[in-house]
Amino acid sequence: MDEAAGNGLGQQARRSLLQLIFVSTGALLWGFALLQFDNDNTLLAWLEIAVGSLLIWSAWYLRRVRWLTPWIYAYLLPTFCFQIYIMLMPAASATAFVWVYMVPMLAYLLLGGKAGLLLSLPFMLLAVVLYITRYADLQTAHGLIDLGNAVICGLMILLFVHFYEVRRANAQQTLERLAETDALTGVYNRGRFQQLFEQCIEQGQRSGDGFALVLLDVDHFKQVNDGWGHEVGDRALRHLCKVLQRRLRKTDVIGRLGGEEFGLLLRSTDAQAGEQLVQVLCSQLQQTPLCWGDKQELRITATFGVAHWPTDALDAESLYRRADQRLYRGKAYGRNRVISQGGPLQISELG
Ligand SMILES: Nc1nc2c(ncn2[C@@H]2O[C@H](COP(=O)(O)OP(=O)(O)OP(=O)(O)O)[C@@H](O)[C@H]2O)c(=O)[nH]1
Repeated sequence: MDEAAGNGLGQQARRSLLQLIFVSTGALLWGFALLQFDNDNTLLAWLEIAVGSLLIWSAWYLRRVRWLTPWIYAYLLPTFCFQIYIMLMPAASATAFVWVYMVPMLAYLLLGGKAGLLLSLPFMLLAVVLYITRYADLQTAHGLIDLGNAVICGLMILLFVHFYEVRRANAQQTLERLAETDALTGVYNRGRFQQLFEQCIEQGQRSGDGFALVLLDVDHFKQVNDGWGHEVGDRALRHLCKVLQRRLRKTDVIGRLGGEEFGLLLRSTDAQAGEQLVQVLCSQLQQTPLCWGDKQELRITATFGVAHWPTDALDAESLYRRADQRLYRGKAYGRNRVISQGGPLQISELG
């Protein structure tokens, strides 16, 4: 699973950004270390060199890190605390406050909307309190304007970054959904189905959990289109998906493989239970007509080929071929039926 789902940028973009941030912070600390040597702050200078070097080494190491979130927090929390500490230092300049504007930007970019907001808010509020207690002159108009500039600018940055991130995350989710679903029926498209099929095999290899691959094809669909028109044909395909989805579990998968052909992945199922479920699907489809308009009614049926992992085949290609053979044998036997492991076609398949 992608760790970055809903967490700001995608995983690869977050990795590159984090590397860039580590390198630039490391270089900045080296630069400050030189100034500290110049100021005879030798201890602080060596500390900055050590932290800077650690950050640059971490940027290189991040290439192979799988879970970025702990690294992000390990960077953001000390950095934000350090920014607050700088503001507290007696000799600090009032301009040290501007570093607080980096807080929402870094937090939202690296953590996404919700976590970004939760992390930014306390640091920004603390910075405002510190600014008021240390620098603000609430007695004069000039002081109030300074305070207004500092606070309003921070609030606007937080608002814009939040608004942008929420819109960006929604747009990304929509794009991801469009990229993996079939526009007509709303079920997974062929590419996504294939990925999920391969994942089922990988999971099965790890856990030993069996699953059924089902290929189904609507019977005489050309006649539906020719007799009722393509619009009704399209409705019939959507109707078929609804009927199947009504009976399937949340963990099962349905995908449109093309035209009037669909695939199902029935997870955590043995061969017998898989076949029984598909028998139920087949008869429910037959018994549930598509109804529309003024008592218009259309019954469709489909032929199902079922192959079970691991009993029928171990690799994706052979399992798919086995289900496909069964589907087309079902068509040859007269359609509207389920052909599986124990079915009448076993002898011819083996032969
Ligand atoms: N309405 C509609 N029709 C489609 C769509 N995709 C494919 N078709 C039609 O599905 C029909 C498939 O016809 P065939 O491959 O001959 O199969 P069939 O008539 O279902 O016959 P059997 O599969 O042998 O039972 C063709 O008429 C295609 O135009 C679609 O998205 N919408």
